[in-house]
Amino acid sequence: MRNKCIIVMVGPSGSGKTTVGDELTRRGIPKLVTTTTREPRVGEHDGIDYHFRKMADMNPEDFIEQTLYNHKVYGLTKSEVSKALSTHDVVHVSLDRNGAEAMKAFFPNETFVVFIHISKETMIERMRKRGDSEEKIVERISHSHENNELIPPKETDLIIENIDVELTVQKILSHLKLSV
Ligand SMILES: Nc1nc2c(ncn2[C@@H]2O[C@H](COP(=O)(O)OP(=O)(O)O)[C@@H](O)[C@H]2O)c(=O)[nH]1
Ligand SMILES: Nc1ncnc2c1ncn2[C@@H]1O[C@H](COP(=O)(O)OP(=O)(O)O)[C@@H](O)[C@H]1O
Repeated sequence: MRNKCIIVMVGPSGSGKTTVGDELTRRGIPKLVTTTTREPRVGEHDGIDYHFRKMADMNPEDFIEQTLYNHKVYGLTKSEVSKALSTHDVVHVSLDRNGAEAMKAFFPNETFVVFIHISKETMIERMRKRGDSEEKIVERISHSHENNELIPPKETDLIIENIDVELTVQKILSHLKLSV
């Protein structure tokens, strides 16, 4: 086991990153809350799901990395990481592949990248289940093709097909030799 570990989950929209992350949080592994200029979805709350901010409030100096995803800015602040790692040895966060690359560069010893694999059919099915509009689904599918989201980034440490959430969580924890 490493001293400190940042579990970075990467995968296309609807693959289950949020669901798996919520389960890790339930077991005491806190989530790094990232910041975005996108609008909250129904049921999402500021400070819990994301820090929802206006573009003018995104100061690049505050961030470890920023990415543009579907015309919206997303980023992880330095303070979010230092705050969480000062009280916990293991934390998790969901990022796109640019984020995984940035985290491996910034925290090479701490970052553990998990690629959540999913078929296009399952992806569509799960986004429908989540309540995404057909328009948003089409937009996200084409985005995932254009951005190679269905292929693991080169920084990947572990690939998991998220068929069962509990099994996915178990695989991550056992790989890191964690029992929580
Ligand atoms: N690089 C980076 N990616 C992020 C950040 N926050 C969220 N993401 C990723 O941005 C993408 C879009 O997130 P979201 O709008 O919540 O849609 P989702 O893919 O359906 O969960 C997902 O791949 C997230 O993991 C961040 O701070 N940095
Ligand atoms: N293993 C699974 N089996 C069935 N449904 C799942 C599974 N994992 C996630 N889901 C469902 O799929 C939808 C998309 O999952 P979500 O965690 O929001 O994905 P992401 O954060 O990767 O976009 C949600 O409705 C969620 O409840």
